[in-house]
Amino acid sequence: MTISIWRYSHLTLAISSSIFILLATLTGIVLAFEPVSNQLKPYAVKNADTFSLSKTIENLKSEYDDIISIEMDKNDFVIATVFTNEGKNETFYINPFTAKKIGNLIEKAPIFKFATNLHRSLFLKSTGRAIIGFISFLLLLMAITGVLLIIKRQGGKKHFFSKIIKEGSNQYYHIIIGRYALIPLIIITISGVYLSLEKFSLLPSDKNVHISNKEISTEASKLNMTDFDLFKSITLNDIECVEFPFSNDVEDYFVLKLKDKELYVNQYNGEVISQKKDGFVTLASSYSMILHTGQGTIIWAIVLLLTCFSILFFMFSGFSMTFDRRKNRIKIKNKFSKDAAEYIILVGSETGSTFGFAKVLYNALIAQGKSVFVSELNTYSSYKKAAHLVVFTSTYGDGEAPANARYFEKLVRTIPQKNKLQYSVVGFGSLNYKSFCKYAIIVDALLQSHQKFIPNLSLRKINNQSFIAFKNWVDFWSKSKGLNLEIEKPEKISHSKLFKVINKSKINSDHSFLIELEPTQKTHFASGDLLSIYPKNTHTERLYSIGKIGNNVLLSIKKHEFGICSNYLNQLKENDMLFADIKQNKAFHFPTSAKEVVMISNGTGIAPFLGMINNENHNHIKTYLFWGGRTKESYQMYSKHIDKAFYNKKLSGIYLSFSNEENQKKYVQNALAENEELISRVLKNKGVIMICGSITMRNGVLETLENISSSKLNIPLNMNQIKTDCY
Ligand SMILES: Cc1cc2nc3c(=O)[nH]c(=O)nc-3n(C[C@H](O)[C@H](O)[C@H](O)COP(=O)(O)O)c2cc1C
Repeated sequence: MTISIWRYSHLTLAISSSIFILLATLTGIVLAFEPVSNQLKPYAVKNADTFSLSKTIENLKSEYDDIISIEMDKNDFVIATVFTNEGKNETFYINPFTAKKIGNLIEKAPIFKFATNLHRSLFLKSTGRAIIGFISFLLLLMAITGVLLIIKRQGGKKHFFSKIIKEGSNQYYHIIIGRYALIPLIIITISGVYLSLEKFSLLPSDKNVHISNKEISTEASKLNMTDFDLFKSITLNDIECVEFPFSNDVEDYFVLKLKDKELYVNQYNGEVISQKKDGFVTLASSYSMILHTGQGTIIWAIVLLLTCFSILFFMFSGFSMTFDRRKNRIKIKNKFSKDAAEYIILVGSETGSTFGFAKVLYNALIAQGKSVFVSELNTYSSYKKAAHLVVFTSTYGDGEAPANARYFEKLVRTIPQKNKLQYSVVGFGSLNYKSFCKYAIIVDALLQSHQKFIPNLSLRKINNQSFIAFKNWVDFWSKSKGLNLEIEKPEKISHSKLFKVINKSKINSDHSFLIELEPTQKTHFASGDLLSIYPKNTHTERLYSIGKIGNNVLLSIKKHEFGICSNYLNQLKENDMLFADIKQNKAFHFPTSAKEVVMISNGTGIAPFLGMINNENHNHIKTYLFWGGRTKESYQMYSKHIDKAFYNKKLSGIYLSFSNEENQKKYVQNALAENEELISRVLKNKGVIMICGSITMRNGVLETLENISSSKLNIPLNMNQIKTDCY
């Protein structure tokens, strides 16, 4: 069963019951304070629970005219109902050691009365009780589907408690809190359902009956009740209630309600006349009440209170996630039918974002007058005129197919294809998962083994929906098809912000330059975010990794001979203005809690790190920078920022590698291998390694890190410690 089935069940249950759950939870929060406030009242007497019943009776007898009942309530307060010496019938809390009254019975506060009525029956009597019972059941089902959802997304039962990969705060805390709140939530819902069934007499009745021990002795000799062995041996902790006989008639007896049974006791000699053990149904009712209300235990009442708060958070975060998912869903209206199109784009997506990339390619092809058809992998079919197939697919669970691609493999094997199609597969995944883009790998292998599909470009894996990496692939792909595709600006980007050029360096021997831009309005961003630029008169977006210097944006740009954007930026002068937009890239922000950080980059990939070491390393986390360039001269441009960080003790080491210096040719990978002690220590101490620059460099670096981890630490590289932003 796939993740989406559980998600839909979970969501449907949530939507269908949300209003009632909200009411029950809010009133539950109020009611959780009742046992807490009761327990805080000063009627508990130290060690009263170990005091014998016999002594309690003796004390009461000396203080009052007659005793009607003694009760130990859920808060462990002792309640006595007596006739006072003035002949009044009164009920109050007593101190059993002195039998003195210590307070009047607590009256339920109006707020608790109101909340109880709303919580139990919505002020709708039996109908309301039935609704609430049913909602409790739905909440139980939600907890169960939630567990199944976590198991699925974590890739199996044994990973239930493994580290959760943070895709967003709502999703992350929904799962983290869900794991903590699970047990209390199940207890609350089961006990709630049980109490409702009890109210509607839908539970089997207790079969246990009173079993009489002996005939009632009518012998005249009468013992004093305080001398009864039974009363001497029973403590207040054992009893729930003792009812005294109404008359002196020997047939009238004491009724002792204990924790697990009821006894009738002869009022003349203290013998047990008959007893009834509580059956399962009675015990379960009593425990359900305690567990559902938290009566008598502050700690459990607080657990219930926190669980209610977590339900509120589940509602908020759950609906926010659904809302975001829907927002991401992109509809593509096909201009051509599947049999009329030359280009087929098939998409595998769980939460919709991959469709955004498909739409960008679709629009670019349509703009060039091509016939294109886009659909989901699950709708794979035969295509009469198609010559090119592009598959964009994400990966879910533990390397599984996304929801709309489940049947693709089967369809490819069963549906005959008339034409031969050139195909390319692009995987959208995340390096945080150990099966990076695994489903794309499966699809690529499947198509490779199929006679009707001819490979065009090799599989491309894209991490974290990197638009730069995607753009890069589109350039390759369009060249391979003899096209010159212009990727149109994605719909969601608005180019509303104006930036002023503050500084621009000269071009260095690597054909790179630094440019510093000042936002003209208040703008929130961090190093590692991306600046999206559309050069004048083009629809082509360029994304650059930002280094934040003060409140300014620092970019490191490589000027390409025919690069539209790099040439556009290069011709800008101080005080020139340009429109651009900031795209958050939280996955590549400087870690705030790591012990040590290693930054690895080549070429212009250094830009975000220049910002991080100066602007974001507030806690002086030990940070080491590895950088690879062509020559020593290429480094000069960055040295000012590096020196400043060293001076402020925000950088602990720099390791430079030059690929074009005579006699000392070196790449960043070599520098990493030379410093394997440092790297293995950082990996071992749960440090973070950040990589920014070219994909070729990233691949080489990951291979070196993998080698260091397995040779020095005897464990595979933990991808959760790696953050990348490569293109
Ligand atoms: C629960 C979950 C499991 C994931 N599992 C993997 C995985 O095993 N391998 C991978 O490369 N990416 C994995 N990802 C990342 C997604 O594939 C990636 O974010 C993708 O861009 C989402 O595209 P979509 O919104 O079109 O589904 C997972 C994401 C989530 C939320």
